[in-house]
Amino acid sequence: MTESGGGAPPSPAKVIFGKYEMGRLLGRGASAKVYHARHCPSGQGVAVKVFPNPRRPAGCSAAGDSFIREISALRRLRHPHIIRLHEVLASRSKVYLVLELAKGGELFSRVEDRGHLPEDLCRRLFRQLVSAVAYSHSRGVFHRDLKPENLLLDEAGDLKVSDFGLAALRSSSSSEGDDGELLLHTQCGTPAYVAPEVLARKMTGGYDGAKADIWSCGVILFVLNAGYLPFNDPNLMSLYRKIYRGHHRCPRWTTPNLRRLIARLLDPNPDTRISIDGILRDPWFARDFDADQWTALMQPCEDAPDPSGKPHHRRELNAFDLISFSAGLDLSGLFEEATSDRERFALAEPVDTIVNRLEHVGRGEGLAVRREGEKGFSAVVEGQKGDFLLRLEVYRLTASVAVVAVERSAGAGESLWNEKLGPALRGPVTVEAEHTNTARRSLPRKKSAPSTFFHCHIDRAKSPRNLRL
Ligand SMILES: Nc1ncnc2c1ncn2[C@@H]1O[C@H](COP(=O)(O)OP(=O)(O)OP(=O)(O)O)[C@@H](O)[C@H]1O
Repeated sequence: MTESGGGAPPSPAKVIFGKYEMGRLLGRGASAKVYHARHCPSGQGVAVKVFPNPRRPAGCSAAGDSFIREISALRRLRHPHIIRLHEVLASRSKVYLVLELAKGGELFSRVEDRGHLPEDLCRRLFRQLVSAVAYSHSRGVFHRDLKPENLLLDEAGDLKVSDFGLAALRSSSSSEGDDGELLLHTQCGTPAYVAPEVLARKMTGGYDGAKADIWSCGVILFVLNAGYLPFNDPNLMSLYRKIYRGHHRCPRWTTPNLRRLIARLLDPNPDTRISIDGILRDPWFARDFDADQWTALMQPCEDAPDPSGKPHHRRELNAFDLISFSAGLDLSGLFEEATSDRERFALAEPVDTIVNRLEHVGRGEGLAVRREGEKGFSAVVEGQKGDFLLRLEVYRLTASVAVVAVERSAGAGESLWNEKLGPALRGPVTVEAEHTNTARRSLPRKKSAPSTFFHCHIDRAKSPRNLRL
C-alpha cells in the first residue's frame, strides 16, 4: 500500500550501515515497511524494505517466512520487468532488502486515477507482465500474489513486478520444464485475484503454480481494461462462488480479441486455461509482437559493475546465501542475540577442516573430542574427568561453507571457548563483509560487538537494452 501524503522517515537523515540515507516511507504491507533511501557513495535512489526480527514460528504470511521467500526468489531472477534485489543487510532486530527503486509508484494508483487504461497501454503492460511471469516460471519461481498493488512502474512507465514474499520455488534439484509437477498446497494471495483451484486446494490435493499465476494475470488484464474487478463481492463466500464459476462481464469498450483472451485466461478449469505458449500465440497479445525481443527477455541478464565503482569480487558465501540456501537448516539462531551459553556463526571452510582443527586444538589442551551425529557434524568436547564443556554442531551449507552452533557449559566451558577454541576456530577465515575490511559476518561474541553482524552484496545486472515490450 502506498502511503498517502508521504510518511515520516524513521529518524531524521538516518544513515544505516554507513551507506544508505533513509528517506520517506514509500509504502507498507503486511510484513514490511518500504522506505526511499539514497546509496551515499553513488547518490543512487533505492527502496529499502525493512522486515522485523523473524523470531517466529513458520507460517505463510508472517514476516520471517516472507523475507526468506522474497530473497530466495529474487536471487534467481534478473529481468527488466522484475524489481532487482541489490543487497541484503541485517541487524539483530531487522532485515533490510535493498531493492531497485520504482519511481513511478504502483500501477494500481495509475488505474485508479484514470479509471481504466487505453487498449494499447493495456497490451504493453500485459506483455511486460507476461514476460516477467514466464521468465520467473522458467526459473522455478511462482509468484502467487500477482495483483496491481504488487506491480510497480519505473520512470518511463514500464512495469516492475515486486513483492515475492508469497512466492513458491521449485527446488533447484528438479529438472527444468517440470512445472506441472510442482503442485502447491498453501493458500496464498488476495482473494479477488486468486484462482479457483487455489481456493479449492483441499479437494484437488494441490494446484499448479504456473496456471494459478496465469489466472491472476487474467484478473490484472481485466482490471487494466475495465478499471474494476471481474469478481467482486463484499461477502467472501459469494466472491468465491463467482470465482469458481469464472463469470465476468467485460465493459462495452472491450474489443472482441481482448474479450476472447480474457475469457481464456479466466477459465476456471486450470487444465483448459491458456498457457504461456498459448498467450504468445494469441492474436490480441501477438499484434506487432517482436519474437526476438521476447527471446532476449527470457535470457538471464548479464552482470554489471558495482554501482559504487569498486571492482566486485564475487565470493562463494555471503549473508544472502546464508539465508537463501538455508532450506531445511534452521538458521533462526543467526537472528537471535548470542547468549552466554550459545551462539552460531558461519565459516568459509569445509566442515571437515573445521572439525579437524577443533580436534587438533582440543587435544592440545588435553581434552577429549568426540565426533558424533549424522546430520552435519557434531563434536563434543569433554574435560579430563569426562565433564561436558562444549558441544559444537557443524552444518555444511556449501562445499566450502559451514555454520557452527556452539553450546557451552558455564565457567570452564565458557573460558575454554572464549580463550582457546573460539579464537582457534574463527581464526582469520570468518566470512568478511563486502566493501569493508574490518567487519565480520559472524555473530557478535560479546555485548560490545556491533549490532550489524553480517551483510552482503548482490551483483547488479544490466537490463538488456531495447528490450522493453
Ligand atoms: N522497489 C520499490 N520501489 C518503490 N516502492 C516500493 C518498492 N517496493 C515496495 N514499494 C511500496 O511499498 C509497498 C509495500 O511493499 P510490499 O508490497 O513489497 O510489502 P509487503 O509487506 O511484502 O506487502 P504484502 O502486504 O503484499 O505482503 C508497495 O505496495 C509499494 O507501494
